[in-house]
Amino acid sequence: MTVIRIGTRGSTLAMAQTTTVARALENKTGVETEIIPISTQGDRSTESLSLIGGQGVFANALRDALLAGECDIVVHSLKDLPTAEIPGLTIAAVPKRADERDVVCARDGLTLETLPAGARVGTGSPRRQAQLRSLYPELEVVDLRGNIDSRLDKVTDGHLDAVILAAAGLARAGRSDAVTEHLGIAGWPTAPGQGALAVEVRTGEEKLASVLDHKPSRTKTNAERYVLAFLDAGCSAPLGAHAVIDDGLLFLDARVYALDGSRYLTSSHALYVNDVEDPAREAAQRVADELLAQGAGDLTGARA
Ligand SMILES: NCc1[nH]cc(CCC(=O)O)c1CC(=O)O
Repeated sequence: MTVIRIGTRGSTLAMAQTTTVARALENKTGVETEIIPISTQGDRSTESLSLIGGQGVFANALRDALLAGECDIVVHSLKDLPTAEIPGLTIAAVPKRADERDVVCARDGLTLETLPAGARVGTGSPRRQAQLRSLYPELEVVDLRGNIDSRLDKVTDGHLDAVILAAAGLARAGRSDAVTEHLGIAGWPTAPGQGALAVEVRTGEEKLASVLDHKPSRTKTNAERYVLAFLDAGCSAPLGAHAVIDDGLLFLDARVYALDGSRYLTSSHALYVNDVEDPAREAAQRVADELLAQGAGDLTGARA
């Protein structure tokens, strides 16, 4: 029997999420899988993400390997995947999404509210930096890169008072014990697709991996990612987006922040998933149009 080769980044987090997908695929289909680590520019560089080209640095090497036939499936964190479609590749599955919230890992069990003024909070994400500046202007934002363990070490060794990370990443890395606060999604919307994985294959070869698809997770993350896609031309500011499906109603909320946290724009829309052909796209179009009408396109002008 042929072995399905699954490509992944080599980081602990990526290996953990790929192993989960490999197990699920084996259990559901009876195939045998092999995991192939692929090195990406995002893993090799310690430069700030914005310097090495931001979007796509993690995904591109995996996609090249898939297109070159070096593997049959690749697993991405959906939030690291650029929204543009790649000719020849298809997302065969978005498995059931994990916790989409951000969390705080602070010293002494503290929270963003209880940290003292001037406390140093590390994050490399422009969205998280803008949210911190907007909601907790008395805290000091410290730019930060590196894997989960090295970020947590910065708190343990006293270089930082806290770091902000994705709940899902910490859970997959087995480090949820470090969490001191879960940031409520309504006040702190997270990156489009956060907490979800994307299982990508060559177009025409979707069948096997499609057993892992979880439709509500796909619809919700599609809605969030469409907002990002629709704003792209008009907005390079940090974006938080969150979708919920409840009783057939898709509710989408998005927030665009000035990088310096001085202001933000917000929009939300709801529609019944059965009322339109592509509810995710439709909801996102309304939200994006409204954000652009409010001036999302020039929000980055507020940069300090
Ligand atoms: N940008 C890096 C990245 N990509 C995906 C996750 C976490 C897992 C996820 O959101 O699915 C992380 C780490 C983080 O943001 O803390």
